[in-house]
Amino acid sequence: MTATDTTTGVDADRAEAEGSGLSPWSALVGVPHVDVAPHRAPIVTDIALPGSKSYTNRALLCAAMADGRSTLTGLLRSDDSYWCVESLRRLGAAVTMDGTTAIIDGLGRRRPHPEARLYIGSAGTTARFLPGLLAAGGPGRFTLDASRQMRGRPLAPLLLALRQLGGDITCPGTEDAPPLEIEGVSLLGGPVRMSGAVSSQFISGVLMAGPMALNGVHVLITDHVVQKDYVAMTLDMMETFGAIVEADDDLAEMRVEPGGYRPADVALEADASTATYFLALAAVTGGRVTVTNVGTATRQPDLRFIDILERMGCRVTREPAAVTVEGPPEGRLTGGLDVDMRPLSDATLTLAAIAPFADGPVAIHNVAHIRKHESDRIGVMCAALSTLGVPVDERTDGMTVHPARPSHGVMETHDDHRVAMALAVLGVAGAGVRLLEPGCVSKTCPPFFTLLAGLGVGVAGASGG
Ligand SMILES: O=C(O)C1=C[C@@H](OP(=O)(O)O)[C@@H](O)[C@H](O)C1
Ligand SMILES: C=C(OP(=O)(O)O)C(=O)O
Repeated sequence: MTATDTTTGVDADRAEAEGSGLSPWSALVGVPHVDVAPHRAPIVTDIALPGSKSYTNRALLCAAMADGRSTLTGLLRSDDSYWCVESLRRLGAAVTMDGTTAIIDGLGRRRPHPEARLYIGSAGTTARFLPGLLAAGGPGRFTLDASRQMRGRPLAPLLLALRQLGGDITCPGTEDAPPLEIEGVSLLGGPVRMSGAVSSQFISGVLMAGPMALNGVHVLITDHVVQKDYVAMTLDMMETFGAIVEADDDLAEMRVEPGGYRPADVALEADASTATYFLALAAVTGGRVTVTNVGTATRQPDLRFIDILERMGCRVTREPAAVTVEGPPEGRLTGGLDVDMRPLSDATLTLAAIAPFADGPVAIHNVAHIRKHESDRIGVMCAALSTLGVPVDERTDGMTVHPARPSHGVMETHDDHRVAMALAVLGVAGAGVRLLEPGCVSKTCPPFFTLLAGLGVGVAGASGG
């Protein structure tokens, strides 16, 4: 099975006017709810999943900043990548899409539309990566706006760092929030000290600006970086596009030389965070799921969710470009686990969703920062579990989920794709679930419910314009 659904999406102008993250690449537009039925039979499948959001947006941005033509294959077609492509087009880059292949004629330092007004929807990646590139790259005065949700997410540490490097970035509305006004060629670069405690994306955003900055950048981390692997992914992608980078082993100090980006042809792997939902389905149904287009060769931290599934009694087969999880008979998972989810925080909700089906408590630690993701993910998931009759202890930095048989529930999704996808998994293993406003899955996986139905799971109400 492949995952290249055609979707009808929403009108881009309307989405922007409404401050929505949805896009012409959204699925389930106007669909008020979907019903996911419980599924007792083992789910057994080989599945190829949509491309990585993180690699897609990094590659699109680097390609647009390169002087020349790049070809990206295996691109993710989702809301986050739509708005990234659209922003680059408004800037003047030619992006030709054919399915999941993009041909990009990069701009280098040229800015054919020096007063471009850009809209990046709800994408944390583009919100944190594009400002530095605009400030360091070619001449112009650009406006960058975002969805209502993204306007409320943290940006201040990034803006502080970019301003320290010379960036002329102002916020005509709310302080340190989009819309941003960015003066091109203001960011000269040099040394900067940064905290990584709230988001790794701030570090990635400064690093990506480095090759465009006159002096490059020299980043010194003052504390720790949440989800450090994403910084390594940034450096990797930058190198793929010809940047010269240097980093110590623990990514506490990093240097990027000036010199711009070169075009590249890149094959993108599947999204490991999306894979967690499908691997979790194997775990809770006592089935077997092979994800055929991402494996242990990846740098995406969420692939390590398989290590947790293994601790919970699953059998895992690891290959460089594929991974297989076999659940224990009848999905009887082993509990009594303490898990530090900081390095792979996007998989937190997947773990919370399968935790009730374990034979002992599952304690999740060190993810306070996910309260500032698309929703307050700790608060929202704890409330959802309680509504479904699952005992849960909420802490500032995580939660402990206790064994239970969840009831059926009608659940809000809070405009958070991971809340929707995780609760769908819980519904399959439990008593089913009605998910309100399910179109939010389009942020990273528009065909999610089609894929679920393709596995034999009962999904009703998912057809819609
Ligand atoms: O750089 C990236 O591609 C990402 C970094 C992480 O964000 P934070 O470091 O803000 O937690 C992760 O949660 C997000 O989904 C993708
Ligand atoms: C935190 C996430 O997204 P973003 O890239 O918007 O930060 C996510 O996908 O879980």
